[in-house]
Amino acid sequence: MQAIEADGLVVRLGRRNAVDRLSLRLGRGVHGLLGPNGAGKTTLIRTLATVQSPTAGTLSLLGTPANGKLRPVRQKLGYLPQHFGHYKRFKVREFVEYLAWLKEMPKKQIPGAVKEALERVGLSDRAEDRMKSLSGGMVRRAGIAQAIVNEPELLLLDEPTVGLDPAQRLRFRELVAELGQRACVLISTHLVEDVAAACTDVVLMNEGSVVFQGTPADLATAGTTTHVGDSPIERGYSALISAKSAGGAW
Ligand SMILES: Nc1ncnc2c1ncn2[C@@H]1O[C@H](COP(=O)(O)OP(=O)(O)OP(=O)(O)O)[C@@H](O)[C@H]1O
Repeated sequence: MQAIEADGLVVRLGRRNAVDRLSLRLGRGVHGLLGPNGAGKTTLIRTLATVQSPTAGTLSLLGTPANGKLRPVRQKLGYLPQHFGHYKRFKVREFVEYLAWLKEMPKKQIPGAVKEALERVGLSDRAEDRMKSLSGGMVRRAGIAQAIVNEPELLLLDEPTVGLDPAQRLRFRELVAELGQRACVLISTHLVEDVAAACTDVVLMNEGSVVFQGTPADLATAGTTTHVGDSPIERGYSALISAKSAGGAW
């Protein structure tokens, strides 16, 4: 059993299939999700986070069908949305505690788990500060803390490194490498360097489906010097997306 098993998955939003007959299998490890604007990355992650229902196809998460009983799956999930709301008056500790409670963690485990999650994202010294007093990068780190507080088996991170400074991005890469040893971690990003440095595997999406899955090194070999990009992996990305987006137009 893989953590994520999708076959012919369709997610319709309005008049579009944001996810369009997508098939994907992912197990333990750190997987990077790349693709141009509008490729369907956020919609896929929302669907895997059980926030959005599939329209057609089959999806199984941690061995449970996505149209089955989701409560046990949600307890083992960690999800950092691209934009996440929080009560600004919550202290950082309270924010992470609240999410741990929503995930139905045993009450006794919550204080220790919150302390550890805040340590892992380097926010222990801000635990008693209010969310509204944090910088943008710190809010994102608090978001990562709530995503990992329950030691998830499936961790979904939508653009987690936006707003992180270079030192924090390095720390983030170490953290996901640790987490990927026992969990399936899927990270959506536009930062190709993050994928090259942090991910064991790359999934490239375009127009709602997977156009490539392989190692960062495999992706790099898909490009040539004629393709757009500052690094081999960026040129590989451009080569695979090229027909639609490498024409130079927006
Ligand atoms: N609520 C919605 N209603 C209708 N269409 C939507 C909705 N949300 C997204 N879409 C459409 O679904 C497609 C996929 O969008 P999605 O946000 O999943 O892409 P993305 O790969 O995450 O893009 P980005 O890199 O810009 O964040 C786009 O065509 C988008 O316009």
